[in-house]
Amino acid sequence: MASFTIRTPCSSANIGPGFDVIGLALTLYLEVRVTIDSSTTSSQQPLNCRITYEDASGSTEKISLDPEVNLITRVALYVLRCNNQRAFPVETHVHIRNPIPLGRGLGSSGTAVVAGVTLGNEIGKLGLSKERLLDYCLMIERHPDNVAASLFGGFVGTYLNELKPEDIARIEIPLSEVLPEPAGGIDTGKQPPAPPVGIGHYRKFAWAKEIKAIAIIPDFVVPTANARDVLPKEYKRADVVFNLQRAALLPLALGTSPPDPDMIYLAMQDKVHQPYRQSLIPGLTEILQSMTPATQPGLLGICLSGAGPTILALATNDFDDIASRIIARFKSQGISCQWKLLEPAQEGTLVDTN
Ligand SMILES: Nc1ncnc2c1ncn2[C@@H]1O[C@H](COP(=O)(O)OP(=O)(O)OP(=O)(O)O)[C@@H](O)[C@H]1O
Ligand SMILES: N[C@@H](CCO)C(=O)O
Repeated sequence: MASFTIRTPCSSANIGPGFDVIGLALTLYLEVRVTIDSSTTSSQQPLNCRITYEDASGSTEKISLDPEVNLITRVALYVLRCNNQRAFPVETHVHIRNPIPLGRGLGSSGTAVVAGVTLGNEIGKLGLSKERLLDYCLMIERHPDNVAASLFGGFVGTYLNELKPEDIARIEIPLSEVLPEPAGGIDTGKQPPAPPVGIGHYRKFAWAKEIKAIAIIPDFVVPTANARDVLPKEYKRADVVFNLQRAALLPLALGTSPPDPDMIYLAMQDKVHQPYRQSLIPGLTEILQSMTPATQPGLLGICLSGAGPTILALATNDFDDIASRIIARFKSQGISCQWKLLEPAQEGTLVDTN
């Protein structure tokens, strides 16, 4: 019997001005425990895969246990089929333990995609490098900030290469062809398009050891697709320059020890996504403006985590106080929250052979 566990950290994207560019892996881990027991007689599971799911996040959304529908196994199948393998090995059991709240801005989908490509790589014994796995992730989640952080760990800046014309044609293939909708469990035998090589890249930035991340997680979902739909197609030059100035400062500000609260607070301001997302998150602007390092001891900076609704506050101390003040603001809007004190997850996705 073979078994292994994939451990993938969640992530917070953007960190203020770095929309679709900057990501931070955090110490809340999706675990995928896999056992393959080919010695038992086949129980004829669809695609040889039995899924069990353990929610440790408090989310109420039902996660599919069908291997062609569940995001993690569907992504693994995509990787396997690109590499001429049609199904999981006989008698594969995939147990998913998920403490990451779904649709809250902590990169649950990016984490699931990273775990899925890693699952495909392990189960198919493909030996693909993490850099190549990033290409696969980017065929599914088109912005690199969450997936690069969850795959490689730490505080990262990401970028996409300009593709050659033939590769643009390949990457613009509709998502439905990359992850074909299950057709009544019938495997058509069609090979999905493999990703072009070297789509996305990342660099790790330093992180000052004093800085911790407080995630205040409201009790409602904002699907990322909706939070992207409210963004404008075009921006004012002044707003773009505002963000570029701050994004250029942010890695230095968060990598300098001891941290300079005023520099960090300034470097976390944004005019590209947060102002537009307030229509989906009651009280967002007031919450982001409700405290500064001058008015709140321990606070360094505050932003929307990913597409929201989670608020990320970076701080060195007084974590309870900071969380309580933000939770009180949400409460005045009739919204309850949980909160977690997290740190950067420096190692990224790991596979342990049990
Ligand atoms: N562990 C998982 N197993 C299966 N599906 C998952 C898992 N985690 C997330 N998903 C899918 O991803 C969806 C959430 O994705 P969405 O992009 O809307 O939010 P998010 O990734 O949590 O937030 P953000 O991208 O802003 O950080 C869920 O509704 C679910 O369908
Ligand atoms: N950069 C993406 C992250 C989504 O998790 C966004 O803000 O839409």
